[in-house]
Amino acid sequence: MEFLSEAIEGYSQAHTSPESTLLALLNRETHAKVLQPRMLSGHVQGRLLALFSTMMRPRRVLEIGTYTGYSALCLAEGLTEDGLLITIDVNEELEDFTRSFFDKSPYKNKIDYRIANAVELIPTLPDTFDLVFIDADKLNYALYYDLVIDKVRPGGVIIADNVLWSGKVVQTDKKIDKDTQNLLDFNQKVHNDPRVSNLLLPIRDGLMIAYKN
Ligand SMILES: C[S@@+](CC[C@H](N)C(=O)[O-])C[C@H]1O[C@@H](n2cnc3c(N)ncnc32)[C@H](O)[C@@H]1O
Repeated sequence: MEFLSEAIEGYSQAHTSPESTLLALLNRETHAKVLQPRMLSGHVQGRLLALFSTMMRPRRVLEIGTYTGYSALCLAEGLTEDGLLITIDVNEELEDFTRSFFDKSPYKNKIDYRIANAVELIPTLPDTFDLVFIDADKLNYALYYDLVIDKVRPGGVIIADNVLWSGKVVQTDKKIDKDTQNLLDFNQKVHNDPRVSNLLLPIRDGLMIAYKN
């Protein structure tokens, strides 16, 4: 389900700061060469992630689900001089493609790209994070939230992608599949959590934004 008309999407894109040359190339190459290009955050959502990062000036960012690196490059834009973004993906087949874009970017030395299962890696990370982006398998969204919440500083932000799941979270006429149920549970869990103030932003496929009180 598309939430906005093509015309509104186009107008919104046309009145949003353009992608950098590198991000536009990554967007094109992902669509041309990689399976499931819809997974990439894209222009408008990418600018929102970059805006969060620029406003927050984070020292530590964690991304769960790198894919081809589009959102990582956006989230890296506001990092402090000594800042670092750790991004994790379990899919080693995309490593060369993705790393080549990180290497071409101004954030080459600020991105720590790990090929690993995030469920296993996150508990081993000693850092405290200012900003976390959850964008991997929907099965583990609630677990990722539990694994990161104590690692996020007060005033830090957790953003989770795809929380409207193409509108399936409000479908009442069909059997609820597993991923949809996981996202329903995740959204309720964040909404009920007194440790955070949250906003479900209906941009693209839905972003859950949780500010740690
Ligand atoms: C939606 S894509 C990420 C898109 C990317 N954040 C962007 O906006 O361009 C989801 C990614 O999560 C990865 N993934 C799935 N399960 C994972 C896990 N257990 N640990 C780490 N990465 C995982 C997949 O390999 C896939 O590349």
